[in-house]
Amino acid sequence: MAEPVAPIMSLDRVGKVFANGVAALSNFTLDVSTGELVSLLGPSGCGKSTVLRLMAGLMAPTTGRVFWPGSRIQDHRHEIGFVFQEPTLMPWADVADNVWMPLRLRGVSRKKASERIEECLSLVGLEGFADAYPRELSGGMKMRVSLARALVLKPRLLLMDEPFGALDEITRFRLNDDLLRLKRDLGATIVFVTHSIFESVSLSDRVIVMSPRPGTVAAEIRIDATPERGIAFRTSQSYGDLCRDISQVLANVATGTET
Ligand SMILES: Nc1ncnc2c1ncn2[C@@H]1O[C@H](COP(=O)(O)OP(=O)(O)OP(=O)(O)O)[C@@H](O)[C@H]1O
Repeated sequence: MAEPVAPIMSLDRVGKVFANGVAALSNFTLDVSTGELVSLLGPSGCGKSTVLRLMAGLMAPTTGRVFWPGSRIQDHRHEIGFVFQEPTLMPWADVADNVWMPLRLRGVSRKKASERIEECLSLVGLEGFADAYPRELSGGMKMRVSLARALVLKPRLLLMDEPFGALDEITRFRLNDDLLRLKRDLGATIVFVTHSIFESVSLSDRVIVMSPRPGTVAAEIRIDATPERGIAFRTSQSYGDLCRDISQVLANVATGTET
């Protein structure tokens, strides 16, 4: 039997009520293990982004605890990379300077950072684009720059909030495959928000289906597939079955049926 992997981060019975009275999350419990990709799937407004922002330490829970088991330090923000739906690049800076930004904020000179910048651009398949400006890049390439920027500090945890939602299907599949390769090569731990059942099954070790707001964990589906995934997995019977099952779970969650 496989050894159980220690969680890198835990949310224990987390509730979040915003100042305006909106209850976004209730009793949300989740452990994220080192090296796994967990995706959050659920109806619009169920609190998926709120979970990521709590994990990133960008805000505090109203009730419950967000913590890194086995770690004594309180502030883990420097160990987290965040990728948003919008690439949020600085339009006046070239690709290399955009990727440099998190290192620059930590006082690392451009010269010292150059090797790491090159490394990250190569990880995301953008060798040779260091001098390009965001306006010269396609949507998929901009997202690759955003991913390189999130990787530049070697984060222990990568949080991705619907990063490929605005891209066309072909680009999206390509980026899905590249993300799987990065996960394998770097052993990255990733929490991924998506609206796409297909994408969640393609990428995840576990899919967490959330209930409507206030969001909680309504169901957890383990995706057992070889690490390579790719087209062979996406055209397999088991892939189709998993997508159908998760669709059903989502439909049940939306209507309040027990799953
Ligand atoms: N800062 C805030 N102040 C008040 N309400 C907020 C705030 N941020 C989010 N909300 C509300 O909390 C709920 C959960 O929002 P959140 O963005 O986490 O959901 P989501 O599942 O990511 O949504 P979507 O799928 O539409 O992106 C929503 O009703 C949202 O309007």
